[in-house]
Amino acid sequence: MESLVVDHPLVAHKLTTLRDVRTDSPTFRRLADELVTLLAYEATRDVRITDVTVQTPLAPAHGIRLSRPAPLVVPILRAGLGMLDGMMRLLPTAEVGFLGMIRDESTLEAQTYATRLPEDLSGRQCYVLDPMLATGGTLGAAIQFLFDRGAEDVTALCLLAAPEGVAYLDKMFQGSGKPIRVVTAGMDERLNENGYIVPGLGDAGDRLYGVV
Ligand SMILES: O=P(O)(O)OC[C@H]1O[C@H](OP(=O)(O)OP(=O)(O)O)[C@H](O)[C@@H]1O
Ligand SMILES: O=c1cc[nH]c(=O)[nH]1
Ligand SMILES: [Mg+2]
Repeated sequence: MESLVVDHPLVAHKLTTLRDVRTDSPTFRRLADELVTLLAYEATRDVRITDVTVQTPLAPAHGIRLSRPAPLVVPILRAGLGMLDGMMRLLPTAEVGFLGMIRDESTLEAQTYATRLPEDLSGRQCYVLDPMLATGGTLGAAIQFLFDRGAEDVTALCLLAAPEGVAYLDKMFQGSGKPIRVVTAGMDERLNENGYIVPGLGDAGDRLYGVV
């Protein structure tokens, strides 16, 4: 598995404000949206392309177009929804599938409560959106779900990741033979005893949409 921390002053600047406990929900939503667009620029570096020739007003020009079938973008509800618009801004022709998952805060086990995705993902490139890669249980289950439906490769976009989560995914998909990438704005120090990323930004879903 490949993991990439996007190293750019604009990313670091926005992430710092996102972490700040004084940042309110409207600002948090706007920053998450802007950040994912910056991450998407890196995360789509390997998007599949096809050579084409177009006619300019002067002459033929060689170029590329995104290949078909279109990539599938999969936000993990609830917090991943806060990343969808920012991703679709760069990949407007992508299709969108949904996975609803929640982590049981006492066992830290991920449970899936909703799925709305094509049955057959054979040959599809998938981009999973989830702001927090903590223990890795949620993202691991999501990636496995996509592979079970035939997905070819998976790139996950996360606002923050913990080393424990990256190690978990590494081990889980070792020898799977399928390409997996994690692209994140920051790799934090560790998880605390409650499975929260430290220093992190708190509960991403609550900060986006309110405490439930
Ligand atoms: O790596 P893990 O240890 O599995 O934790 C990360 C998951 O926890 C959060 O979701 P949460 O369960 O809070 O659901 P929500 O998005 O509805 O708030 C977060 O958005 C990730 O999906
Ligand atoms: O730090 C964390 C860990 C899991 N889920 C979150 O929203 N934040
Ligand atoms: Mg949450």
